[in-house]
Amino acid sequence: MTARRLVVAAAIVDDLDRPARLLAARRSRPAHLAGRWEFPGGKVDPGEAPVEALHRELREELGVRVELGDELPGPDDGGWIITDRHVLRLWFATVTEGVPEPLVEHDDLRWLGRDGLLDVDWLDGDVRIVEELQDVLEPLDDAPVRRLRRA
Ligand SMILES: Nc1nc2c([nH]c(=O)n2[C@H]2C[C@H](O)[C@@H](COP(=O)(O)OP(=O)(O)OP(=O)(O)O)O2)c(=O)[nH]1
Repeated sequence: MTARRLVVAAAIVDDLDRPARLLAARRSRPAHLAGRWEFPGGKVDPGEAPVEALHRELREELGVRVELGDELPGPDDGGWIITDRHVLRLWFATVTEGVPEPLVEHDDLRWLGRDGLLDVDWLDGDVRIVEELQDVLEPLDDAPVRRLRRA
């Protein structure tokens, strides 16, 4: 059996320490994935380190530079099987330069709070990951209050 191809992606959040919002991206291609939502990222090229590939994909797809946080380990040898041909590794990230735009591969981006995480039509393989993220995100109501207190 051929090994699954490694895909790297980012759970881009508003704040790595106290994440309350997650950035979801809607695919514009290929046709059978168009309209479905995913974590921005892509395939690791031969000879490329996974984290290097992730930074490249986020620059190309969204036009941003990011700081990476922890990886969200999955149940499949540390990754997440997302299709019969792909396994995903996912890192938390926050934008350090630029404003995310759907430059290629996507035609819409949306910041989702914990309660709205499942409001978009995620790719099938992503649903169980998003369900796990529901436990990680803080309720939206608390986030602005904390920011005011810190100011
Ligand atoms: N990027 C990404 N791909 C996902 C996710 N969930 C999921 O099932 N996939 C699938 C869709 C694709 O079949 C595959 C990743 O391919 P891709 O098209 O994003 O890779 P890429 O940017 O390197 O594109 P290409 O060079 O092959 O055109 O994994 C996800 O959350 N993010």
